[in-house]
Amino acid sequence: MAAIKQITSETICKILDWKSVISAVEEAMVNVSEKRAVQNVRSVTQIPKTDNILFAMPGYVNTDKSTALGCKLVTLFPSNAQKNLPSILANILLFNENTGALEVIMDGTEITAWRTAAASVVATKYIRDVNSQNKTLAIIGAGTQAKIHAIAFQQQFKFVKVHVWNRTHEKAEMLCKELQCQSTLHGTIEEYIPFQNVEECVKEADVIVTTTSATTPLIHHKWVKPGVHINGKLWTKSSKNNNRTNSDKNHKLDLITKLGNSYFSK
Ligand SMILES: NC(=O)C1=CN([C@@H]2O[C@H](COP(=O)(O)OP(=O)(O)OC[C@H]3O[C@@H](n4cnc5c(N)ncnc54)[C@H](OP(=O)(O)O)[C@@H]3O)[C@@H](O)[C@H]2O)C=CC1
Ligand SMILES: O=C(O)C1=NCCCC1
Repeated sequence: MAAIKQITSETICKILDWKSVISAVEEAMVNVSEKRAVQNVRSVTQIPKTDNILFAMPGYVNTDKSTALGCKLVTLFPSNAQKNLPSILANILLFNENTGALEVIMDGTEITAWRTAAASVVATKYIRDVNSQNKTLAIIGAGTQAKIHAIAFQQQFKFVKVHVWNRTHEKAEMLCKELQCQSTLHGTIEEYIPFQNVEECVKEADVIVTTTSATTPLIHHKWVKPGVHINGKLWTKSSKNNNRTNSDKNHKLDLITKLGNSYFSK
């Protein structure tokens, strides 16, 4: 049996770039839609009496370009935040598709973070035209996903304003400062603005990304502009009901849940 190849997070971080990740995620969505990939519903193992979860996410793809059989194993340990560790940690296993032998184990934490933001970028690209001038992005949250969404969206769309609201306001301020510094270094002109109030944060937004672990709604549908596109990062224990917007059945919001296979068929 050949040795199992290990790919560390350092190597992964050197390889990842937004153009490749966004196009790989878009291609993966097309492959799933057009049945060149098998992606079953993930399994969820919750450790009793805790909020800690192990997810198993297997998949198989077979196209002219590549064949791969793999499984991502992800843990969600919310209390890691207090230990200065990411609450989500992941590893990706790749198997030989002829023998089933394990061939590669790679760190999947950074890939998971990038993949999640790239999926929002692809959804936004197809649902909402944000390439015209003067568009505003609102981000709810200031953790891992908030930061990576801001980076991914600016890479792809160039919003002129990015609004950030977070339960702990100081973290929204810190994130805005960091993103503003980076954009100034790159010579771009967008503005990053922390908000104390969620309604103020979202009311001018053309696109909203919710990136919190909140289990109750944070945004009321009456606060947002008609035609707004909302990308919801969805996982908590009560995930079925937590896209963190408060809506009613008569109000049309462009939620990511509207995505159907046809959006990604070429
Ligand atoms: N990281 C990843 O790769 C992925 C994450 N996700 C999902 O995205 C969401 C965010 O994950 P991530 O960014 O990694 O987590 P972080 O721990 O980095 O950030 C969590 C964010 O949620 C906020 N928050 C937590 N509880 C509440 C609450 N009750 N009300 C309001 N805000 C709250 C925190 O605010 P505060 O600063 O005040 O604590 C913080 O802004 C989670 O639902 C996660 O499952 C999904 C796919 C991948
Ligand atoms: O990889 C993903 O997708 C995840 N979704 C929910 C939380 C764990 C990671």
